[in-house]
Amino acid sequence: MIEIKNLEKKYGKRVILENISFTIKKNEVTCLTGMNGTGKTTLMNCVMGLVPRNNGSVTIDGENIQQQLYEKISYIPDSLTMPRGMTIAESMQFMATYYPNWNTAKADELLSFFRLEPEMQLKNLSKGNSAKVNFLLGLSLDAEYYLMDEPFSGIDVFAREDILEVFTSKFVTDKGVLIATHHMDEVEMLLDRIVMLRNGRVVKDFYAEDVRQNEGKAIIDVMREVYQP
Ligand SMILES: Nc1ncnc2c1ncn2[C@@H]1O[C@H](COP(=O)(O)OP(=O)(O)OP(=O)(O)O)[C@@H](O)[C@H]1O
Repeated sequence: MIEIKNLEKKYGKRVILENISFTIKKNEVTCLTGMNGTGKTTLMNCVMGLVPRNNGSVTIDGENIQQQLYEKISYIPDSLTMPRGMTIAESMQFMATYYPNWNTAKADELLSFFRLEPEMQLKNLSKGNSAKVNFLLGLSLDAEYYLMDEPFSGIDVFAREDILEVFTSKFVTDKGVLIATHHMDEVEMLLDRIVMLRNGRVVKDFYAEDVRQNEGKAIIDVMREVYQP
């Protein structure tokens, strides 16, 4: 379990995240949601150590997160970060060279799962295929947790369907998944748990099934209550 406790992040004097606490558990898909600019990406970057936090702790299975433990997490950013002159095969080779936990067999399986050709050049990919390659590169790292930033932004419905299939496949079995998005409609059916951010704070943290069963509400209804009171 990844545990985030009392995390605080400021840019200059501006407080972006305040007293953030929640957990990311194995075998669960958790959604971190909130309107644009509420701090979702900043929070993921703080968890990954890509930007320093001002306060609070991040632990994995009780241990403070540090260099080696980062191997347990794969961060899938909102777009491909590989040089555009590469082919898909070269980007995979790059990852294999750079990351000891790269899983070649899994990468090859994902390549055919997404019906991608290894010789395709990244600069010529459609947005949907680019998102699939981004997914392929992140998911092919053998990790215990996958953190994904806006995995479906700007892609068409068919590419989205292909990527959604990953979430019900063996590729994420037993893993802890965190999806940051403000497009709740695109991921609602996948989610076990929802953490809602507003003005840099966690305002709700609940299981989807609980609100459906106990309150007879859809997640979008809860979002309306929180974000359009
Ligand atoms: N490097 C930075 N320096 C100063 N302010 C920043 C920096 N990065 C982000 N911010 C500010 O922090 C706030 C949170 O940004 P962040 O990108 O984390 O939000 P988000 O919830 O991911 O937004 P979106 O849904 O639009 O991607 C914004 O007001 C943004 O302007």
